[in-house]
Amino acid sequence: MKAIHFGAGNIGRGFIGQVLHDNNFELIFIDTNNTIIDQLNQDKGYNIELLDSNQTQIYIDNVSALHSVKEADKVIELIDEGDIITTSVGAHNLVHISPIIKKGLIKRAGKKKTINILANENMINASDLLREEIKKICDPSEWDVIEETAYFANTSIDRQALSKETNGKQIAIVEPYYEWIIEKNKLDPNANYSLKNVKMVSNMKPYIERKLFLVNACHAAFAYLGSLFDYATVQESIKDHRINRLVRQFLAQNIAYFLKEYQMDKDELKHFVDKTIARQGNTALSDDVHRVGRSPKRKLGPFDRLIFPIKKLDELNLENDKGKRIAVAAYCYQDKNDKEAIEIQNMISEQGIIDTVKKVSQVSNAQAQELSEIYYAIHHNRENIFLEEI
Ligand SMILES: NC(=O)c1ccc[n+]([C@@H]2O[C@H](COP(=O)([O-])OP(=O)(O)OC[C@H]3O[C@@H](n4cnc5c(N)ncnc54)[C@H](O)[C@@H]3O)[C@@H](O)[C@H]2O)c1
Ligand SMILES: O=P(O)(O)OC[C@@H](O)[C@@H](O)[C@H](O)[C@H](O)CO
Repeated sequence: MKAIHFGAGNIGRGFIGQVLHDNNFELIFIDTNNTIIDQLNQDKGYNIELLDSNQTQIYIDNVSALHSVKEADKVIELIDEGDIITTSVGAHNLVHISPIIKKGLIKRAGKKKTINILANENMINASDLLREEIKKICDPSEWDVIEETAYFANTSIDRQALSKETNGKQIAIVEPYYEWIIEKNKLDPNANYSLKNVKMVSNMKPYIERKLFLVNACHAAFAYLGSLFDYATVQESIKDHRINRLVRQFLAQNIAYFLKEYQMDKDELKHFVDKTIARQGNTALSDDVHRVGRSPKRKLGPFDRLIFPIKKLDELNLENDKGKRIAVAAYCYQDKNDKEAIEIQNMISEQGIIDTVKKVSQVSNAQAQELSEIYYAIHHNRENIFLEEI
């Protein structure tokens, strides 16, 4: 069985590749990075190092790779023969891979061969987004044939995955913990395989929201507060007791959303948060604040990890002052190598903070006003972020 995976980056090799390999798939990575493509083709496999006490080494074999642009014809052929398509290219790149996936699906649709497509990106319903991007570029007859054969199931994916270079080779380094949750009722009922080491659920919403609004929100908070106080890594940021306390207060406020919306168990959620902070503080990891804080415009979007909880808690009349401080820390975030960070800083200088938050986060006038007051207080003196009241 062949798995076609778009994105041979950290999570693609460090997690999705491992699970598909353990489910007896041959792995073909599709990427645009020549270095990793050449490495995978040369070695026909790759190493994963687990961040456990033994630094366990895992070798993933039966691997090859193709370039999504230079070898487009081969990729289309492969989609025609493949058994599953998965992605981890970054949510903003789904639009770029949709034309080639469309061509491959049209080719195989003639044979009426069904296929599962799982987009694994940190956003709500990434597979639905990929489906929409493909639909947009199809004429109605093309879409009819794709719709008959392609099954787009949403997912939530959780494992801290980084990479390191050893002897000129990229090695995936990952924490032992992982969770891959898949929306089971959208999967192809006639698939000739079942996946082990994944969790199948009928209602994805609570799971992906818990991942984004607790795990990723926590991570983003440590990254943006860390950056505000000149720490280089998330692990250093977590050790600052004032930052740690503020992030815990922030997550305690976010927990209230899950209690109200899904009647989840409070103690289980508290335990989940403790476990998440312990995972993110794992000193075997050295996770750059600029990796975790990357693409702040995406992270400050209306449905993403920082703003969606603020909006929901406001709607429910629940406290969210800590979330607003974290969002403002994200608006203060600077990274000269990150296009989105530069764009946000330019917007703030040219249009002011109120118009910027309205455009980027699509918040109400009252919310924009509140965020701007916090922004000025923090801009005046970053220590103000820790005050009882701003
Ligand atoms: N790293 C993690 O800890 C982690 C955990 C859970 C989810 N995620 C999510 O997984 C996705 C990937 O994250 P990552 O950390 O692996 O990033 P990454 O940058 O390490 O990997 C992304 C890969 O996609 C490739 N790519 C980009 N555009 C492409 C295109 N048009 N065609 C083919 N390949 C393309 C890149 O070259 C790169 O190799 C993101 O959505 C991220 O939010 C990451
Ligand atoms: O990948 P992003 O940019 O959406 O978020 C950065 C990190 O929070 C993320 O990659 C985590 O490491 C991952 O989601 C852990 O499961």
